[in-house]
Amino acid sequence: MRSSWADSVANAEESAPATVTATATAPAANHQSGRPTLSAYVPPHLRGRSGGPPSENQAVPAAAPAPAEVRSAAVQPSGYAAVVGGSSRPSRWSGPAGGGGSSAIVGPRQGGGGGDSGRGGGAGWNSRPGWDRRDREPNPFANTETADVDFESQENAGINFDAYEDIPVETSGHDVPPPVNTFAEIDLGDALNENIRRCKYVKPTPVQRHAIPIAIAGRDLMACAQTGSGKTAAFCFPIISGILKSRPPQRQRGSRTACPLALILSPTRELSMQIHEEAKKFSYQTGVRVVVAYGGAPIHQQLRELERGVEILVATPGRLMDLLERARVSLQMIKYLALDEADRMLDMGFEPQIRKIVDQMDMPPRGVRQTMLFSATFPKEIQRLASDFLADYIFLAVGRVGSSTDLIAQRVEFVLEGDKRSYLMDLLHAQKSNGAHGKVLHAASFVPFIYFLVSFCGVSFTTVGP
Ligand SMILES: Nc1ncnc2c1ncn2[C@@H]1O[C@H](COP(=O)(O)OP(=O)(O)OP(=O)(O)O)[C@@H](O)[C@H]1O
Repeated sequence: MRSSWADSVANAEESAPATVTATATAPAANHQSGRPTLSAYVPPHLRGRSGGPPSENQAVPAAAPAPAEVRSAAVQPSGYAAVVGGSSRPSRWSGPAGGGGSSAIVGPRQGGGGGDSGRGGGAGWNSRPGWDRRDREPNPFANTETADVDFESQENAGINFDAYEDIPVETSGHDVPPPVNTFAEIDLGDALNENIRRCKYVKPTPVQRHAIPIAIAGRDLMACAQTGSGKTAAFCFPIISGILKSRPPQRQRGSRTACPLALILSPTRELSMQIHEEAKKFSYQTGVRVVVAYGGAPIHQQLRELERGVEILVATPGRLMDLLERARVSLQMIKYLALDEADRMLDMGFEPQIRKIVDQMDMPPRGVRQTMLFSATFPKEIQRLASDFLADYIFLAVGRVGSSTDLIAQRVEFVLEGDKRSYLMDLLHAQKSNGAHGKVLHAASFVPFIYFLVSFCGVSFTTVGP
């Protein structure tokens, strides 16, 4: 399970250590290349078990600017601020996702998990004529779902909603659809509602409360929200629901050119795999097939997956360009385009590919397709992208500039000079035994000293601020 933004607040409050200004943050920034490393081979009998892709440390993006600041055209740096978090759960950037990453490369058939759970499928395409039942879908909830589970009494612990109380949300644009307080208020369809229940999402996060009604209304969206705020569901739910509500297209099995209805672009292999894992849960037993394609993995397996049909394609820009140039993917049927972590994609130098994919291939133009752009920050380049890719869009900002500092719990404790070393050693060992690997301690006055200590303890460490 990934740690989330609000989760970090709660955990920080509970577990901020004493003596130093201590912050357990996401791991240090890792500037990934667009060509991640090859995934480890997983023998067939182990596929589908939990243990996702190899982790790569990654810092958490900074908070988004408020619209007012955006309008003043202030260029926000797209650096990644540290966010405190005492949780031992790995973040999207720091550890494996549930559900087995390597199966993401080869798709559902290898996902394991025991196939159909036997639970209802709602009104998905599974129940419609034309859905090929040979295409049996592994149960993405297999690791969490048991026959005896009382879903109603369970809640996804991924997000602590109490921490959301004071988070400012701003929208701008005309005719902004009102936010919702529950998923039930939105007409997402039975099949998707069933999967939301299986995910144990009891209520929407702030970005979901606002973004889902906007997207369901068919509006383009520019959303600034922090990592871990529930963005994946915010763009996946409207896409899946929209696909289900429209007439099911004739899926051409075995066609050399795949024609997805939705494209989700993300900067890295890890993010793509995690979106894929989440999207498979949301679309389980709906007949909506999600395929992922990213660089650094054999293209042939991905081609085979595409040939089996795809409604939602999750892809990194480089691999997608490759597939487009080989004419193995066509974007002519795209109705939904979502760009996740757009600022990271630009930081990683993907702007030319993104512009080519969106503007120079066969994708329907803005206004015809529906476009959702998600970014943690809103610098000039993102503003330009938004004005080029979006039509009559609504701007949504969840959180505000500098809000990441609100997530850092600070506690000062006076310790005798002679006790500092042992106190810090205790602190570091406590963190390590709690499984808080990859977390960061900050203590301006102790930095060189901590450096020395962590080299003993093997706890990863970075400094925050000057
Ligand atoms: N409404 C919800 N209720 C409970 N948990 C949720 C809800 N929405 C999302 N989550 C959980 O919160 C965690 C973070 O969500 P998600 O990964 O979608 O955030 P994100 O903003 O996309 O993060 P990132 O920036 O890393 O892409 C996940 O474990 C997810 O399952």
